[in-house]
Amino acid sequence: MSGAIREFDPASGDLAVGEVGFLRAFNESGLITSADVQVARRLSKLSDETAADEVLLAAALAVRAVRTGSICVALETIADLDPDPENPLPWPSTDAMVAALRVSSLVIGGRFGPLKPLALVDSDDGPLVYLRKYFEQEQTIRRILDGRAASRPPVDLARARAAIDDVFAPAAADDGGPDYDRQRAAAALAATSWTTVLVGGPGTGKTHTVARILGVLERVLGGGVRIGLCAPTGRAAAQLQASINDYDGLAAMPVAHTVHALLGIWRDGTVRHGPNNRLPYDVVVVDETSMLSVTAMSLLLAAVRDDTRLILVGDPHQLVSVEAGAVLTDLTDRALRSTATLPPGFADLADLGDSDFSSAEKAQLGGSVLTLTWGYRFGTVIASVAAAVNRGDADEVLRLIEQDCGDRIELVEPEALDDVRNDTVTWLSALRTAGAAGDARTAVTELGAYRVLCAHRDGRYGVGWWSRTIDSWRHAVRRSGPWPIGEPLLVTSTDKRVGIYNGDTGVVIADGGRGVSVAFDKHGEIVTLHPSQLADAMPAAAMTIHRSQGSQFDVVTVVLPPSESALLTRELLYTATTRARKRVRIVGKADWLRAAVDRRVARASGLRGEVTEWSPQVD
Ligand SMILES: Nc1ncnc2c1ncn2[C@@H]1O[C@H](COP(=O)(O)OP(=O)(O)OP(=O)(O)O)[C@@H](O)[C@H]1O
Repeated sequence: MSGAIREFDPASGDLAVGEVGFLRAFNESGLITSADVQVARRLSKLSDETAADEVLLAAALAVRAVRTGSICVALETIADLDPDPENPLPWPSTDAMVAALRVSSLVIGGRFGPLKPLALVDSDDGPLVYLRKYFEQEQTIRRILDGRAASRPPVDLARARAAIDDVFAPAAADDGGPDYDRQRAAAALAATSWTTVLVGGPGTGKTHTVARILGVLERVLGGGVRIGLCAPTGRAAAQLQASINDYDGLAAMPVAHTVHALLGIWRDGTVRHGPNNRLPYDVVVVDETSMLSVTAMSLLLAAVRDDTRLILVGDPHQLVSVEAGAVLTDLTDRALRSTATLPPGFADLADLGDSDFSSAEKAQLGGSVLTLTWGYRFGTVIASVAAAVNRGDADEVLRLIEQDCGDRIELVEPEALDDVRNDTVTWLSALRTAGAAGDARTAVTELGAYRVLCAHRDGRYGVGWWSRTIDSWRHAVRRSGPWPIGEPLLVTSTDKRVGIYNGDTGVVIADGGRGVSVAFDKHGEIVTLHPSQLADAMPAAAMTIHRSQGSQFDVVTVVLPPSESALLTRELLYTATTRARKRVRIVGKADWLRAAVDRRVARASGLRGEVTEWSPQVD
């Protein structure tokens, strides 16, 4: 099976010892691992039940679900998981699984009391099975957001209008901006709602808008407003902080933290802020919400006071959390079904006309979700391709690429690497020249000029292969010593003492007569450190698409893996393409591109619709 990339290799010996029955076939196929099987058996033992095969399979699949990023298993579509549909596994029917689960002590509790590690739930997508912990987290999110949506904050509308007019100057007739100002509408929504979900692609002005929303809320809520800013990673928090610092319309400058730091989550898992010790803020902003797991989101919501304005910001089309859940995507999908009316006063404050939002967007607005659509940063062809990727329109993606003739975007065969080589070597030469001259400013500017992005870490289409290939290309650029001058570096662990975060990139430069240092651009300020001050760093000429989230480069080479790769998804292609400010080259075949556009990250969850937990009849 050349070139095929599997999630699990059945030949790897990862088979549960002594498993002879029904689960063995699923384990052998690679769909579930021995660990999944063992957790299922353990749950069965703890529940004092010799569980039916259907129950064990459901439990193992629920464990697998969380391991692969889902919150639950949708029983009606489990056969879609079959790694080899030509030779299908012995799947039990949905009815048989539901019937077995309904009488299982894993679902309804046994004689040892209330331990019920699985939840069986009815939903619009049919029956779902959860590990109970994740069902409870999902229910926490649902309950709190529904509770917050059930009322609207009292607002002095005259004061809110004055604040919005003050912060959002009316657009000049010829400023080249959008016809209708959605950023202003976002401020109107935040002024009139307890929760605002502000979404949009890269460069649509999400953080620019958040700073101004805070300016409006300061004016509406009066002096001494306490603002909590947070993001899932230290690097994203630092970027949020820098954007807020750029805005001079705030009376007090709030400090951005990681979500973990804001909540006071300790290494041992204890959490300082929760339902019994809420966060002390009047406004809480969460940036890069797409990276938040269901666990982190439930902890955060439980810690936010009911009378706190909550603003969730992010891009729901980007790659999702590495842990379980795709909460932001679920919330934006869920809002599409909203029948709630718009907050009183919103239409007036937002100067809303009939055609400013589509009917789907109006439903989302009722559900407190507003999408920014005007791109302030990059070329229209890249934005159009990204939009077609999101719509799942592969024909249009290929048509746009062909029409553009390589001006802004092109697709090149995996073997046709001459141009990639030229671009990469030219970029590394420029880095080396700036680095050798000790010119930190030019070197860090060059760092943002180009990048090779891969889906995989390993294998022919991964960062490892590409890093080695790039090394072989640049003998002309002369690479020497452990810290070659001009080497772009990716930091892989955070060190707050020196202000460097996991995911930051720097470049090695000559440091007078003293050897070398690594230069970083910290929001316009140059910071240089000796390489020994970096706990962990790796070459960054090629990096994973996951790692590139939150960064943009002028020119990007995106290396697609073949269609068989489980990582090849619409979200991956969207995230990679939108890293480019000016030009993007996709290395791969048209079929691979189509496969990416056609495949969405499949993360089962019940959050998109309504759910009811199945409860046993009491006679
Ligand atoms: N209304 C506006 N008028 C002028 N410039 C704007 C406006 N909105 C955003 N910008 C500019 O556009 C650029 C992108 O904005 P911003 O960083 O807020 O976007 P974003 O959606 O947060 O992007 P990303 O998701 O990539 O962080 C910034 O330079 C910002 O100053």
